[in-house]
Amino acid sequence: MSTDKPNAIIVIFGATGDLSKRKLFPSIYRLYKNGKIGEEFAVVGLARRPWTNDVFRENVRNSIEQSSSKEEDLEDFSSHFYYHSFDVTDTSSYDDLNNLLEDLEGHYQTDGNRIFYLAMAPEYFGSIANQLEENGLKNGKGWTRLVIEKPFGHDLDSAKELNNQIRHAFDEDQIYRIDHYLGKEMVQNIEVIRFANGIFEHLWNNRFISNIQITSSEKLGVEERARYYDHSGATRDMVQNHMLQMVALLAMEPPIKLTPEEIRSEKVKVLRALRLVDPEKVNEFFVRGQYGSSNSIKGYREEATDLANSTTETFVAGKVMIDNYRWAGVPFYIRTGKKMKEKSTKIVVEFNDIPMNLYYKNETEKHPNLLIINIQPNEGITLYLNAKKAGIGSIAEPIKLSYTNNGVDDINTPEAYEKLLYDCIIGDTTNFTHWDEVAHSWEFVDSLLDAWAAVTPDFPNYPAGSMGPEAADDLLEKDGFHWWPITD
Ligand SMILES: NC(=O)C1=CN([C@@H]2O[C@H](COP(=O)(O)OP(=O)(O)OC[C@H]3O[C@@H](n4cnc5c(N)ncnc54)[C@H](OP(=O)(O)O)[C@@H]3O)[C@@H](O)[C@H]2O)C=CC1
Ligand SMILES: O=C1O[C@H](COP(=O)(O)O)[C@@H](O)[C@H](O)[C@H]1O
Repeated sequence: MSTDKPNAIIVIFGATGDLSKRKLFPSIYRLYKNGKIGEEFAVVGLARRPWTNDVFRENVRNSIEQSSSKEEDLEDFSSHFYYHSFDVTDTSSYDDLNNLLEDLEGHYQTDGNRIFYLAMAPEYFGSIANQLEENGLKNGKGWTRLVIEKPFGHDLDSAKELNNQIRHAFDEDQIYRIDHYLGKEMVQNIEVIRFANGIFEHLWNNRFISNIQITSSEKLGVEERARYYDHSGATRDMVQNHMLQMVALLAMEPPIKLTPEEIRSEKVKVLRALRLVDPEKVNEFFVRGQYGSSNSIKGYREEATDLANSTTETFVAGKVMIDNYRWAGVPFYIRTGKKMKEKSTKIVVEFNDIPMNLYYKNETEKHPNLLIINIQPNEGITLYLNAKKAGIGSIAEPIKLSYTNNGVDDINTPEAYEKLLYDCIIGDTTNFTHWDEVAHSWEFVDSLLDAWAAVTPDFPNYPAGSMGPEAADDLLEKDGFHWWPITD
């Protein structure tokens, strides 16, 4: 019998891990609290440690209490959670899981809908998908969806192999590849700001925009994830997915309809037009860095003993060129790194300055119009215009027109994972990455990593707490630009 709210059993592989604790449980709770899911849902947590339902439920409650103020309905909420101790490499355990799901489906009216969320190390993704298929778990009485965490592969070849494994077991429309940046409010807003305002679209091209800057800087280092991160580095961890997705949203043509297929097809066209990195010119276009110790902050190589000689990059800056009619000649500068000065994700669209501005104080002064999209920590849009400085004379000074999302009641502002989980429950794939996007992004990232592989970098090359190596500033200066500040 169907209920008025979409319901499903959510099976989380890796339910004792960091992502489940910090993001997934609080997001499911917010969906519950905000009435997006009703009472007819269950969550099955899987991992090896021998927890009971009670221990699991206590962990779920603790994780929610750590992420929000004291909540009163946690006992009711956590009673929907069940734990199943399970080694995913033990193929005989999948039968027991199927029995548990069937039991729960007798208890909750979920219409047989199942979400399998793989919040585990990526080496397990392919085999779990196969076991779900071979043991009939994906053939429930309702729909079945597979949510896959990043990283989706280590390079194009391994991504293809993983994709083939998963596609052997699941259809593309059942696969939800998560890129949590696509769940962020202001990342989703890029499309709306661009295409719902008459004033921007005719300026949004190489005749009026001089460059676009995308910065995603973090104050944190690698914390508990050194093993994963050292094998990945900033390029695979942030550029292949989040940064290139933002480039695609900023550069795509207007979709003819707001369907996942139409939006994706516009994004894919941008990713196909990315200029691959020429190994001879890699230093003209990209800068890599690794943080060293500074003012009692440890350097990357001191974070763990096996990082002592690491040549993994914790910072990347680059000039990405899109070789198509709209963007030829416009650099998209991207920059991301760990242990930087601020935690901030921001997009700055710099418009061409007018050729002869009589209102500047002197000839060297320039303040072109800027459109800033603040993604985090504050959400909002700022437009910098020039206006007359108060007083005598006609000198122009930059003024800000700002909109900020601050002040909204926290529980009503959905977090990225909450939105994406909800989209998965209602079957909306718009904000998940299709294989075509993943493949083209890897092709570009592989060209960069291959070019870098020929030379051992001279690391560390930026102090922890800074905005990265000086060479990242030179990248723009030689084009006559500079990074706009990431704080207003
Ligand atoms: N943490 C984060 O902020 C982010 C994580 N991700 C991705 O999410 C995924 C999970 O990351 P994270 O939570 O940090 O990882 P953790 O290492 O914290 O968690 C891994 C989980 O897998 C379980 N596990 C490991 N081996 C097995 C096995 N053989 N059988 C069953 N369970 C097993 C562990 O539990 P046990 O030891 O009890 O078996 C644990 O629950 C990764 O793909 C990561 O790249 C993506 C973005 C951000
Ligand atoms: O995917 C990842 O993203 C986080 C940064 O996410 P944010 O939402 O805090 O900006 C990054 O720390 C992590 O290394 C990476 O895997």
